[in-house]
Amino acid sequence: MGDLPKIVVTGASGRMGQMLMKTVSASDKCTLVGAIERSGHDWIGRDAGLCMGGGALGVMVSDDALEAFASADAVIDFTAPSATVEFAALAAQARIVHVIGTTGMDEAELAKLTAAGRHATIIRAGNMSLGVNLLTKLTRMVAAALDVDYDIEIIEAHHNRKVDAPSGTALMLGEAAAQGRGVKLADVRDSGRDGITSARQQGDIGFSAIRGGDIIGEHDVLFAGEGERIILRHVASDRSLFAKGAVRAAIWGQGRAPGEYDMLDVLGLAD
Ligand SMILES: NC(=O)C1=CN([C@@H]2O[C@H](COP(=O)(O)OP(=O)(O)OC[C@H]3O[C@@H](n4cnc5c(N)ncnc54)[C@H](O)[C@@H]3O)[C@@H](O)[C@H]2O)C=CC1
Ligand SMILES: O=C(O)C1=N[C@H](C(=O)O)C[C@H](O)C1
Repeated sequence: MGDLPKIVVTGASGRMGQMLMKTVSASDKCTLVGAIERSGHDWIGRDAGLCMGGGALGVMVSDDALEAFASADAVIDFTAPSATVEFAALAAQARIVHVIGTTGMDEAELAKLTAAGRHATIIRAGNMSLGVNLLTKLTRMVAAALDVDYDIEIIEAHHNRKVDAPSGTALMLGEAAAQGRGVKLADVRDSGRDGITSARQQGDIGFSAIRGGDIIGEHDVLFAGEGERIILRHVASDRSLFAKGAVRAAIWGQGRAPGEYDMLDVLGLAD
């Protein structure tokens, strides 16, 4: 027990935070040592397991991230962009592995993560599942094989509480398609069509977002040509697959040199 990687989960009361705490507690390869929520949250000072409606875990929810990180080996962080940037600086200070699932970060926030990655081992992915990471490889392959007569559209669907669009996964798939085509996504990205948009530009990669009910996460990459359509699809039916990927990443990161990594590195699928 003593040598197992010690893990802190941030955003403890969130949909992913709870799933992560359950996954870490159930694992025999790591141990839960901290649970962080934002100041003022009514879980602060209470046992994380009891807060989730289960048995006591012996881990009190706290708002003191630095103190929790100081005695941990990794933090798993699925919160919000501004919180993740703060946690990155603290994880770098504590020299621990920072696994980031948070999506919706802008360029300035990503630059701060890169700065933190000079001192911390950061593993970040918009989707921690094996299936989606495999799908990025397939997307790049199909995009490379087809010419621009095939229009690429990425369609994603999520629950009605999701705050960012396109999803982190959709952007990963878009990046993969752009790489396959040998272009920069920023140059061909077309999201949020509404009104008189003019006809589709050949070579664009389009994004559409559906929000409703309790959809966990569904992604289609559509290659629409004349007379045929190819659709690559991933459907998540259980959030535990993201949590299992994140825990695997936290363990994989132990002893790695500081820097920025992704799930392709963790899964051994990087080029
Ligand atoms: N990469 C992946 O595989 C996945 C990524 N996500 C991403 O994870 C993030 C969280 O998703 P959900 O759990 O559904 O959201 P949620 O809204 O249920 O949970 C977020 C939690 O973070 C907490 N939080 C916010 N600011 C904080 C701070 N400064 N300190 C401590 N806690 C703070 C909130 O109080 C909340 O409990 C989103 O960006 C989502 O897109 C979600 C699922 C999979
Ligand atoms: O917010 C979510 O729920 C999810 N977010 C990630 C994303 O933005 O792609 C991953 C997953 O689809 C669920």
